[in-house]
Amino acid sequence: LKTFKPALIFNTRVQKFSDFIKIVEVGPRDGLQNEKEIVSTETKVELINRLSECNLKFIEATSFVSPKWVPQMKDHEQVMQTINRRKGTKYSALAPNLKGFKSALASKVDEVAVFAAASETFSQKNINCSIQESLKRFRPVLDAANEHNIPVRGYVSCVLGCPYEGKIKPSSVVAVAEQMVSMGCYEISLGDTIGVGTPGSTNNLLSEVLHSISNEIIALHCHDTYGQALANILTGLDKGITVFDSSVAGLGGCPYAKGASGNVASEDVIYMLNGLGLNSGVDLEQLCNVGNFISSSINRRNASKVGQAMLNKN
Ligand SMILES: CC(C)(COP(=O)([O-])OP(=O)([O-])OC[C@H]1O[C@@H](n2cnc3c(N)ncnc32)[C@H](O)[C@@H]1OP(=O)([O-])[O-])[C@@H](O)C(=O)NCCC(=O)NCCSC(=O)C[C@@](C)(O)CC(=O)[O-]
Repeated sequence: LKTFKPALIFNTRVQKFSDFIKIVEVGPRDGLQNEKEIVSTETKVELINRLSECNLKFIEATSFVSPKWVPQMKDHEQVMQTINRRKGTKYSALAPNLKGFKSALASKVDEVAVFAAASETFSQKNINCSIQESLKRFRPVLDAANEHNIPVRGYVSCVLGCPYEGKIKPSSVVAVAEQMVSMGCYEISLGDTIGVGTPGSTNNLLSEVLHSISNEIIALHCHDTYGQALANILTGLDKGITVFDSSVAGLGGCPYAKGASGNVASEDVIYMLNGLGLNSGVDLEQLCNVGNFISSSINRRNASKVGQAMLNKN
């Protein structure tokens, strides 16, 4: 913690990154995958289309996982085939194995993401194999993606805590992240799956990760279970991280991480970035309308503070 100086955030070191801030909107995938009631394909498509209109450049639209494991995502093909693709926006999807990659490719995804964990137990619960087995399974996905010029993102889950194992050592995160980089993942998203991280633990983790991996290819994927997500993102910015995952209206949760709340709300992240003078190019007012649309469509409380404030104001 000796090197952690939050005041740094306001200096020019961060300001110069302003042109490179990348928001990965994960609402349609991470946000909806845990909903008990099946959300109609029509609603999912409308959500993605409306998010595109907010000028979000990266939207994780669905996941090509087993419908036996995550029934909510079983309409992945229809979703990808029905959305309006906005020029300049990339539409990605999770693909845990070659079968998923082939379907994703046939559905014309722009990018795929493979997902490993820093916790053995979570890996078993989430994808039914060990961490090393999962990395072995991703290799043919990366080879096939490379052949088709499809960029592959890599997630590492449970980087700040596991619902089954508790605390996770930063060295376990580094070991998995390094292997994913060497396999060819162009970006590594560090997932605080259960939202237990604080600026202190995020800072410690990033200090270790950034020893061997450049901050240019690290993303933060924060859930907001303990209300620390924005502070953790600010910590990431301070370390030169410029890629953040978020979910409109704070939708979300992982089916294999009981009790974890949604992702940090996209509206809240954009509001904070705007306040720091870091322009992501996203239309905040329109995004708040999308948050209200999806919250009322699936009968869920809008978990974005900014979304609620804008609604009350208007
Ligand atoms: C990985 C598997 C498939 C292994 O599951 P398995 O049961 O070990 O695999 P399998 O190969 O034995 O296949 C079982 C059945 O699924 C089918 N299958 C197999 N693969 C696919 C596929 N791609 N698409 C469609 N179907 C598939 C396969 O054909 C077979 O069907 P059957 O012969 O029984 O009729 C399974 O465990 C799975 O799908 N898990 C996904 C779990 C998931 O999506 N979790 C949530 C996402 S991760 C997350 O949220 C964290 C993250 C990324 O957001 C970051 C963070 O917050 O930390």
